[in-house]
Amino acid sequence: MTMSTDFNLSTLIPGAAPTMPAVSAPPVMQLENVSVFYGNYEAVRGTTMAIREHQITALIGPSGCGKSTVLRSLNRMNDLVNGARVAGKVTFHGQDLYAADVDPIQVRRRIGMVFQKPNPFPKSIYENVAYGLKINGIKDNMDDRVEQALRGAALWDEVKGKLKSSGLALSGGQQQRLCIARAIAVKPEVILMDEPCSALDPIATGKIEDLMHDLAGTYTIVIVTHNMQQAARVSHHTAFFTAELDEAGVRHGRLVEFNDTGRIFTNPGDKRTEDYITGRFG
Ligand SMILES: Nc1ncnc2c1ncn2[C@@H]1O[C@H](COP(=O)(O)OP(=O)(O)OP(=O)(O)O)[C@@H](O)[C@H]1O
Repeated sequence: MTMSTDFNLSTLIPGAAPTMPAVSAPPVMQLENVSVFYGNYEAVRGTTMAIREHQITALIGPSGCGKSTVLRSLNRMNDLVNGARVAGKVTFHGQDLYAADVDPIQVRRRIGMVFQKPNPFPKSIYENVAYGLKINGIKDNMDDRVEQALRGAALWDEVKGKLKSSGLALSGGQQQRLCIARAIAVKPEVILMDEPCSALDPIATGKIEDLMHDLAGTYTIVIVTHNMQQAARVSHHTAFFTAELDEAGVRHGRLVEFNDTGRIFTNPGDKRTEDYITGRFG
């Protein structure tokens, strides 16, 4: 697939000039006709898209369109939700993530997750990062690994003198960077972020966005965000979902458009995308 590197910055919404031109990169993950059910309810229908290596992909759309549901299907997090079922195919390096011989624990080590609300364990800063390593059987060079993860999450300088203090004593933004450090300590390939800034103030949000830019050199990132300016600022590719009623009046999430972020925010191919990002809908 060709990736555009040139787009018109007169965006459809103020403050949302895309800053991350998409470049050609191989897909790490593919969703092929993926539908997710909760019991009999089909929450998201027929999603087909690719997640490209070392790029940031944003999932946007109105509340309830299935962004978090799709995100959770990418590392089998939906397995932990009672009654949830994934149909279609999700592949990771071409391998079916839902094949019988695939260990979901290993999947979640290689495809990590950061949640909306920072959720450090009630343990020290050091232990928060070391914990994930230990449960993955890694015991050597612990100090070094913890330091590297905290540096990678742009938190080291702020916490290096108080590694034994509780992770819960940090500010919200620091807690979220601690959670990112915890995620990257086990060296995943992909990091899924479910509205990682929605509980943070603009300064803390800016730090996480800068960090995402830095991390994209090493990791593949998929982010769910309600904030369209944020999607435009941080992502290379954007998937716009919406929720539509079927003939029986049941609402299902659907992928409307998936493209380079520059294209989505300057020249979307579908009127529903344009209506959403210009605020006429949603
Ligand atoms: N655990 C669950 N059990 C049953 N239905 C669920 C569950 N989680 C989500 N749903 C339903 O699936 C649909 C999609 O929800 P999801 O949370 O993925 O949407 P979203 O786009 O991420 O929404 P928001 O932006 O409000 O977080 C909604 O109708 C929601 O009510």
